[in-house]
Amino acid sequence: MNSNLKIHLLVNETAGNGRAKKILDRMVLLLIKEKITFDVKKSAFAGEAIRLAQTYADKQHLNNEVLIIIGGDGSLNEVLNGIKRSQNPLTPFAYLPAGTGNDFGRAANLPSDPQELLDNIKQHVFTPTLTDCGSFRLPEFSEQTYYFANSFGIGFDAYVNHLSNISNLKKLLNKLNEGKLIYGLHILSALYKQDTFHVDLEANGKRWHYNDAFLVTTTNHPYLGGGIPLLPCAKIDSHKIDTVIVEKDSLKKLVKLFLDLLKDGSHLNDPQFHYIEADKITVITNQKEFVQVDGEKIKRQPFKLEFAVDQFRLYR
Ligand SMILES: Nc1ncnc2c1ncn2[C@@H]1O[C@H](COP(=O)(O)OP(=O)(O)OP(=O)(O)O)[C@@H](O)[C@H]1O
Repeated sequence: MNSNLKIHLLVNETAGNGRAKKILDRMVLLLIKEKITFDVKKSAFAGEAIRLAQTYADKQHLNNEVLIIIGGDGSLNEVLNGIKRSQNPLTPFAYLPAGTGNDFGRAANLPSDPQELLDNIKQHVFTPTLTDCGSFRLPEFSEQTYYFANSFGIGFDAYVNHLSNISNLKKLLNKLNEGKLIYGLHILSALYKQDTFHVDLEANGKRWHYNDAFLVTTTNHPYLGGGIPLLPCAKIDSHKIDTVIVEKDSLKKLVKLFLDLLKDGSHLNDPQFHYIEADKITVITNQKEFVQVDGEKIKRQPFKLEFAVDQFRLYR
C-alpha cells in the first residue's frame, strides 16, 4: 500500500486559531519528503466541508486512497454528515485533531502528530475501524437524519458554548493561549444565568420527567468543552449513547456538583446528576434553550428529538 498510497487532505485552515494550517503545512512537507501523491481541499466557509466530503464519498475510492481530515470537532461533524449523506456512507477517513477543543480526538485516543498518523497509515495493520457516532432526527420538522461525533447538548453546556463563540475576547485569549481562562469565566456566567426547563425522556421502554433540568446532553463519549469529563464511564465503542440530565435545585448545590466533576468524578453520585444509556432515546423539551451539536450552535426551539447510536469507519 505504501508505494502507491494516495492521500486526499480536507482541511479547515481556520480551526484551532491557525493550528490546522500549521498541521497541514507539516503534513504537506512530510508527503513531499516521502514522495506520496496527495491533493488538498480547503473549506472556504462554514458548512462547505459537508459538500466537499459528500462529493468525495459519492465516488468509489480504491484501498490505497485515504481521506485525512484536518480540523476541529466542528469540521469533523461536517465531514461525518457529508459522508453519511453520500452514495457511499461507509467511506472511511482519518482525522487529525487540530481544533481548540478536540474532544473526539481525546475520546478516541487519536494522534495529532502528522508523522504518527502517516506511519500508522503506511503500516498494513492500519485498517478502518467501525466507530460509534450519534444520530438525531427532528420528526416534527423533517425526515432528515443528522449525525454527531461528540454530543448534542441542550441548556448549560450549549449556553457556555454560545458565550464562548460570541466572545471577541476568546479570539484574543486563544492567541495568547489563555482560551481556558475565558472558558472558565463563561462557565461561571452560565452557572448563574442558565434557567431550568422541563424535559421528558423515553428509552429502554421507560419514561422520565424532570421539571428543573439545567443540562440535557446526549453524548458519544466522556468529554465536553475541551476535555471536561462529564460522563467518565461513557465509552466511544459501547454501541450505546448516553443522555446526561443535571437538575438544578440551588446554585450552591450546582456549584458543588460542578466542582466534584472537576475534582474527582464524584458528581456521578450526586442526586441531581442522572444518565440514561440506550441505543435509542427520545428527548422532548418545552422551551427555547441554547443547543450545541459538536460545539456548533443550532437554532433555539422546543424540541422533540429522536437520538440513536450509529457508526462510521475511521482509521484509528
Ligand atoms: N474557511 C472558513 N472560514 C470560516 N469558518 C470556517 C471555514 N471553514 C470551516 N469553518 C467553520 O469553522 C468552524 C470551527 O471549526 P472547528 O470546530 O473545526 O474548529 P475549532 O472550533 O477551532 O475546534 P473545536 O471544535 O475542536 O474546538 C466550523 O463551524 C466550520 O464550519
